[in-house]
Amino acid sequence: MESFIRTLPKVELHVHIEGTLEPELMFQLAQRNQIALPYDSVEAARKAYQFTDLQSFLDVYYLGAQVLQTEQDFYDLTWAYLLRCQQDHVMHTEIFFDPQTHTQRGVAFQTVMAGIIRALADGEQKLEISSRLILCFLRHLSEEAAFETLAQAMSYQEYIVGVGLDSSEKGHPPEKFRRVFEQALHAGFLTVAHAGEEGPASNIRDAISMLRVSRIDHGVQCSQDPELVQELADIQMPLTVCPLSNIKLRVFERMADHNLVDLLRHGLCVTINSDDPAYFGGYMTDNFLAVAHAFAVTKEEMAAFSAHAIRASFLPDEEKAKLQQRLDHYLQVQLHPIL
Ligand SMILES: Nc1ncnc2[nH]cnc12
Ligand SMILES: [Zn+2]
Repeated sequence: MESFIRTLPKVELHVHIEGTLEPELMFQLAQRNQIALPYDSVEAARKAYQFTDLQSFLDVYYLGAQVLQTEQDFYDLTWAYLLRCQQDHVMHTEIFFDPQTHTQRGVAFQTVMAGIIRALADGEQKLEISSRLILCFLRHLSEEAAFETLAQAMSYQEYIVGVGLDSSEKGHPPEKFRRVFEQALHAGFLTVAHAGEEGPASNIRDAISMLRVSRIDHGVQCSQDPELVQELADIQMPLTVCPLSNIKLRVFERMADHNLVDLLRHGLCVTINSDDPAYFGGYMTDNFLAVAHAFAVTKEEMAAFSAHAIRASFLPDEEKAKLQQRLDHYLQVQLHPIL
């Protein structure tokens, strides 16, 4: 099973590019930009990555992002993540970025975009990894601030396929951003939202009805509401689940308690993702392996996570078909080898 998972073609739909900032790179950029870090070593930084809940992580995550200043910094960050994708046999990735984290510090929106876009273009050309970019509004900030960020994104619609909603879910329900999501949809952006990570199942319902999302990010609290679970299966609403994240942030105590395999077997369109791999101890393959180690899953079930992600991606149908062909070919060879 392990070697099957390592070379299984994958698609990532839930990763925050600022969450891929490994401590080694954080120290390099701190040096490059003359920024003081609250850690004296890479090991000390890693040791600090012990979290009790989402907020305790976010405090560390925003601190780390401060080293990101120049176009080259955003390029290096994104390129390093794409190399990890290559190692993990990720064929396609849809990446979140949090512009307000940077524009609040005086880094121009254009600087953030230029570095990320240049790296994604290199990823396409040199690594044959396709990608899409999703701008996230920080939900602990006002809807007014989100409107300002949306205005900045308007001239980048060629590069930004959708908008999302991340940061502290508690106290900042989907309702708070209903109007800015309405405007984003009207402008032609797709929408997604973190919902039901730490917040209640009602946040999932509201993200669907009020924000008209195409996917739910996390969504694991849907199990609080069996009717909702059935509805999510009926409408095949994709859930971009992040197993290692949910353990590190104590959403579930142990991987064996996680509900993603149950949800898969209940017919939901569940996918596996890394969220903030530099902070949660694992990229895509690590997340797949953690699930396979905790559950008696079949190879077909593990492959289903990839097939769901292809279907739920924001690629055009002909591109999805190509990725599905690569997955089918892999399964043909792995599951039905010609003796
Ligand atoms: N898992 C997560 N939930 C909410 N906001 C985030 N920002 C980065 N990772 C996040
Ligand atoms: Zn996330």
